[in-house]
Formats: sequence, C-alpha cells, structure tokens
Amino acid sequence: MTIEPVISAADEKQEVPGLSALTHDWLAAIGEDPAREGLTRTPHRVAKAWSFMTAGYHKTLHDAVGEGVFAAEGSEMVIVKDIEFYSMCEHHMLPFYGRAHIAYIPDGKILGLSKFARIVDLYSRRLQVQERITTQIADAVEGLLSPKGVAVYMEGVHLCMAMRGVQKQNSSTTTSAMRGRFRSDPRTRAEFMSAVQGTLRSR
Ligand SMILES: Nc1nc2c(ncn2[C@@H]2O[C@H](COP(=O)(O)OP(=O)(O)OP(=O)(O)O)[C@@H](O)[C@H]2O)c(=O)[nH]1
Ligand SMILES: [Zn+2]
Repeated sequence: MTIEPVISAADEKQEVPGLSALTHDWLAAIGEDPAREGLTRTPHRVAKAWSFMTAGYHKTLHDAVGEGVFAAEGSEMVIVKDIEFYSMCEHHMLPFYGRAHIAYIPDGKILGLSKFARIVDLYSRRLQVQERITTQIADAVEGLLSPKGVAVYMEGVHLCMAMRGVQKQNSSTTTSAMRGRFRSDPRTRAEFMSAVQGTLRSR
C-alpha cells in the first residue's frame, strides 16, 4: 500500500522566510566561514529543509483527512502499526524519530487507513515533545470518529539524549494515550499492547 504523505516534497520547494539569513549568521557564530565553497548554498538548503520539517504548522486536520471518514458497521479493533515519524524536539531543535501505533474500536465511523499516517505527519512535523504528539493523535482520532476507544503508542529515539547531554545511544522512549475501552478494559489494552509492543532497538 502506498501512503500519500500529507507533507510532501512540495513543502520543501519554498524557504522559511528569513531563515536563510539567520543560518548564514549561525554558521559564522559557530566559527565557520559561510563563504567557503561547501557552505555557500547551505543557508538556502536549511531554509528549505526547515520548511519541510515544520510544515505541520501550516496544515490542518482537515488537510490531512479530507473526506476520509466513512460510515461503517462493525466494532472490532482496528490497529495501524509501525507508522514512522520524524520530529524535532522543542528543547534542543534536534531530531527524534521512531514509530507510532494507533488503534481504535469503531462506533459507526471508520477512517481511511492512510489517514492515520497523515495525522502522524501533521503533528510530528513541528517542534514537539513526544508526549504531546501522542495526545494530539489520540485527540484527533477521538474527535473525528467518536469511537468506543482509541489507543496511541509511540516509540522514539531522541538525538538530544544520544549525541549530546547524557549521551545514551541505546535508550528509547515510549509514550501512550489510552481512551475509552482501552482505558477501562485491561484485556482490550493488553490485546493492543501485545500487537504493537517491542522496542525499536530490538527490531
Ligand atoms: N518529556 C520529554 N522530554 C524531552 C523530549 N525531548 C527532549 N526532552 C528532554 O527535555 C529536557 C530539557 O531539559 P533541560 O534541563 O531544560 O535542558 P538541558 O540542560 O539541555 O538538558 P540535558 O539534555 O539533560 O543536558 C531534557 O531532559 C531532554 O531529554 C520529549 O519529547 N519529551
Ligand atoms: Zn531535546
């Protein structure tokens, strides 16, 4: 299945206004020569890359989901797992990345499967903390579908913990949001967790 991203190459066609000049100054501040050959186009590349990496600020849930909500019978658990995400931490503006797993129990409405990946991108492509992305995804699914339950579980590796700071290269962080049936019924939660759990590092 090809999943069409809500944030695509088109989001890198434009530069974040003003970011190129700031990047030029940033290069000078770290002791680089912004005029040396390898760096002359870097400020423009950075301004375009950040346009992509923060495109989530300029998209809405409606952009991500479109007409993807459908009426449907059935109330069995739906799990979409191993959705990659890439985000930037709001504390250090360094990447964190990993996988998101989303489940819900429908109550008359279902969502097109690709839309879960687009919702993950919508909230990841901003300055974030992993906990907030997790909650925002759960809120979005809950608001769109009013399901009997929704669960979001995210596993992330934070470069600000690996390449600086405490320098722990092997740690990963898991966050979860459990709503409705996933909160009230331990067996439902356990079914979800057994389907998705497993550290990123062991895959
Ligand atoms: N809860 C949470 N913390 C995060 C996330 N990403 C990064 N952090 C943490 O944010 C914290 C910021 O802590 P500060 O003490 O203000 O900053 P710092 O001195 O650079 O911290 P160190 O990383 O410990 O050197 C650090 O503990 C980071 O590990 C995230 O997604 N969620
Ligand atoms: Zn950080």
